[in-house]
Amino acid sequence: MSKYILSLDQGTSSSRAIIFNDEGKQLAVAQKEFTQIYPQSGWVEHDAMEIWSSQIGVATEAVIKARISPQDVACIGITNQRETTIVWNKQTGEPICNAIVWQDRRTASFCDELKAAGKEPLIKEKTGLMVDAYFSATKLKWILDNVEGARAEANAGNLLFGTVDSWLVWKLTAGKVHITDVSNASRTMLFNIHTLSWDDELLSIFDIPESVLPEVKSSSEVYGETAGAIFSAKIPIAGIAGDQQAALFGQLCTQAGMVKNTYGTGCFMLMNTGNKPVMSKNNLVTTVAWKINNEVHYALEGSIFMAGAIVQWLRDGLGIIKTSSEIDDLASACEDNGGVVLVPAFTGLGAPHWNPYAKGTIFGLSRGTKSSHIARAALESIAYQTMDVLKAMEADADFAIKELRVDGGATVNNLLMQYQADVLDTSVIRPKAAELTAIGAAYLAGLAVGVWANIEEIKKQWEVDQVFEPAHTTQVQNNIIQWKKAVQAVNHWTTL
Ligand SMILES: Nc1ncnc2c1ncn2[C@@H]1O[C@H](COP(=O)(O)OP(=O)(O)O)[C@@H](O)[C@H]1O
Ligand SMILES: O=P(O)(O)OC[C@H](O)CO
Repeated sequence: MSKYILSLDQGTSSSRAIIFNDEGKQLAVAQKEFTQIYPQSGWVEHDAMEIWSSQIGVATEAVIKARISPQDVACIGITNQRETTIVWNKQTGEPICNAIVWQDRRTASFCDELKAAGKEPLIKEKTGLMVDAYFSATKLKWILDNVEGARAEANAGNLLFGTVDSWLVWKLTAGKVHITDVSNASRTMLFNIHTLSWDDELLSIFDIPESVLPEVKSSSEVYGETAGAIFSAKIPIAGIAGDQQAALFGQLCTQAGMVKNTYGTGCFMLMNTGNKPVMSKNNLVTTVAWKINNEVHYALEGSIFMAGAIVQWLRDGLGIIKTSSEIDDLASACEDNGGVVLVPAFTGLGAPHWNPYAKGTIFGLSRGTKSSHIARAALESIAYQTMDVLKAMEADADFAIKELRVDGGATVNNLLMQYQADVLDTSVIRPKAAELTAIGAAYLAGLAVGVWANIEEIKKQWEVDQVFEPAHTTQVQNNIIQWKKAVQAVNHWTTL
């Protein structure tokens, strides 16, 4: 049995491929950014062919960089930007239009109509999702209604729909296999997370013909093998999960109550809730985490729009730092925030506040305020937003967490990680492995083909980089009170 796994991590801004060995060690990585297309305000598209060409390009490069041959690769795992919607012609394999990306808001008004028509409770009950343009269903409907001839072609059975995982599998197998996994299906808003199947009533609400839909599979099984022309070997494609669910698995949050937070541009926090979906009363999303060997795990998810992006704003907008890493020194130059509180609602507030009209605001400025106080307040705001989502999760799950596992670009910041622990009054654990999303997909694939016998075997590979123990001081408690007041004020401002 070969011991190398090729993980394809197809993200929003770049395609990456990573080779792991059976010890979970990264041997080679290749990455390529691709074009972001903004045809109109609020619209975001990708060229599905460029997604494919960049992904297959980096896959080949990673194999070469690792100094192995395709014959040495035991399996492929796929993880991907979720919800992004692709429709292609079954015969030609050509996408009929650009992919509509998860960030695209063109269907927001249709979502408002659905809500006004009272459809949200039913949709939420079945899918675990709030009605929002974020998810695939309204994007797919938009394509069928707006691309010339699309609906007729779909009704004639000539079109296929897929999220990015489906598209990659279809291309890798040269059009033989049209599938998705449960975690990606659960982000479409067409999938019933209780019955784990496409839902007729939802298909009817969104006017989607069943013939376009991929078959829904588990997250860890052999779906097919790469077609002869792709690599010089037929490699089994054996694991799929949406990127945030893959990171949850990569963090080995495999038991109910375990939580990970990924600190990238924004933050995505997921709590494993075990074999039953927990329906949120606090504006979180309920999603399928994965299905392995007929066992399904669900998760609660909360997303924060501005996390590392605040650091980018300090760099590119305010110009008070030249590189992201300079924030460490600037924020450490003062002892505390000097009374400054920053609410980073630059694009509204995400979970659990969901206020699309909120605006970014800085409170507590005085003649003594320095750029270091602003930098510190910016970092602290990431920690408070995470706290708000986590408290909502704990309330929904009726459970207090013991530790938070963290990953993503902003976790290099020790000041932020320590403050996160202080604010949560919980240990924050940063693992050694950096690529948790890619490794999650590699684990799912490797489990299916026997690289690892079971999850227990994988757990032995878990290595901690640093644990940040909490110091929940009176100062921190006062800061939290100030933050809550600031969020209230921001929400109030939007009503004035
Ligand atoms: N030292 C740092 N402190 C805080 N944030 C940082 C630091 N270095 C990088 N970042 C932030 O991390 C983010 C990039 O993380 P990454 O996981 O690559 O994000 P994404 O996957 O969303 O592109 C950027 O928003 C950047 O500002
Ligand atoms: O590609 P990322 O890392 O920005 O993740 C995107 C998410 O999957 C969207 O739901």
